[in-house]
Order: sequence, then C-alpha cells, then structure tokens
Amino acid sequence: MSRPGAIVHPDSSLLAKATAARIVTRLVDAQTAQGSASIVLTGGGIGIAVLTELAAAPARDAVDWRRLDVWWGDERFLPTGDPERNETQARAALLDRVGLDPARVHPMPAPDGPDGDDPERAAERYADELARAARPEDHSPVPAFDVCMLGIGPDSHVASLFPEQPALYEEERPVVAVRGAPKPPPTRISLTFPAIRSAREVWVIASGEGKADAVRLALSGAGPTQVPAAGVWGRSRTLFLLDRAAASRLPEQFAPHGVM
Ligand SMILES: O=C1O[C@H](COP(=O)(O)O)[C@@H](O)[C@H](O)[C@H]1O
Repeated sequence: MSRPGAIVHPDSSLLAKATAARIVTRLVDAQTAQGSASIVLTGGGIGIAVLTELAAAPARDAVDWRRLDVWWGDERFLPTGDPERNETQARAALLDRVGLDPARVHPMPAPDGPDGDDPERAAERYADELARAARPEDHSPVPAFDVCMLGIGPDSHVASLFPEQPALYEEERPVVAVRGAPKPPPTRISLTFPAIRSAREVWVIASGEGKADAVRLALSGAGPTQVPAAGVWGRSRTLFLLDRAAASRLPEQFAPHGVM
C-alpha cells in the first residue's frame, strides 16, 4: 500500500497532456526494466482525453507498442463497437493509431461475445485471462500492472465500483459483474479493489469542479464503501492527477505548492 499524493495542473487540457507524457515515461521505464509493460485503461471524459493526447504526443513512439499489454479497469456491458463502450472509445482515441500487438490488447467481453448476455460469465472469463497473464512473482491472480488509470465520478466511483454496491465487498474475485449501476448503462464489468491494488502504480485522474468533493473525500480518509475512490492504491505509488478545478477542495495536507 502506498499513501496517495496529489499533483495539480492548471486546466484539463494540460492535465491530459501531462498525464500522456507521464504514461510515456512510465511505460518506457517499465519496458527498460522488464522487457515489456502493462497498462489498465479507464473510460470517461478525461480518461479518453489522455489517450487522445498520447496519440498526438511527439514522444509517443518512445514506447515500444508491441511490447505493451492493454487491459481495462471497467467496461460498459454493451455490444462490440457500441460507441459507449470504453473499448470503442479507447480504440478510436489511441489504440487504432499505434502499432500494438492485437494479442496483447485485452478488452472486457461484450454481450455478443462467447458468453452471450451473461455478465457474470463474462467477468469470470476476464478473470481467467488475467490469471493466465499473471506471473509467480506478481503474487496475485492478476498481473502487477505497471500503471492502472482510473477516472472518478462525482459520486466518487472508480472503475465501475459505485458507492454502497456489493462489488465493493469483493475480496477474492478480481473481476465482477455489476448490475443496477446508478450511471448508465446499468450492467457493467469491473475490476475489484484487490485487482486494482495489484498495480504497481494507481493514478486517479480528475478534471472539473464537479469532481472536487469526490476528490476531497477520497483524500480525507473516508470509508471505501461510501467513497470507493478512497479504497484504491498502488503497491508502490498512488497519485491523484488533477486539474485546478478538481483540486479546489483538497484537504490541507495535500494543498499543492506553486500551481494554485
Ligand atoms: O462510466 C464511467 O465513468 C467513469 C468516470 O467518467 P467521467 O466521464 O465522469 O470522467 C469512468 O472512470 C469509468 O471508466 C466509466 O466506465
């Protein structure tokens, strides 16, 4: 477990650009040290904006894209190609523009996949895929992701872990089906807290004043059942990457120097 830190950028555009640059550095470092790297993507407005900036970044090809595994933190359980799927948006923003190995891109299953309209079976299938990629040294049924990116909702949800929902109590399974999500669509698939905490680095990315209360609560020692974003951390590093508006109600101990 690592204690969270907060980094504040002047606006959402610079937050997206700076996070894209941070991804390049993180993945290059991991590939240099280990030979390959892994990343968990998030959906949502700022999550996709980061991928768009990464696609446009002059340094993007410092990453060896063929030696990268791409996973998702959550997915809206909608048919393949649906514009609301996090996968569809990530492919359009970045994945279709770089030279990834298709075998190393791991979208969460869709209802037109092998398990049909059964999100519980789809979640099990994704857990199996993660287990096959985990190595003994990961000490976990999922890989020790080099970076896990997470958006955060105004209600403080991360991935598709919403306040007061059963998925928050999951201690064994790395992936669960979520039914009755308060944000559409109601049926989703999500990594659980244990899977997210297997990541070496967890980055919670937030833009806009509408996220300021959720960010404040997440960094104030709130309980993860009420404030899911308070329950995520990385093995070596936990970062809240914020724009000034999302950081406008930070607890005092996180008040940044210089940027505000
Ligand atoms: O539905 C989702 O929402 C969250 C946050 O999205 P945002 O647009 O409010 O930033 C996202 O993190 C999650 O991946 C996605 O499925």
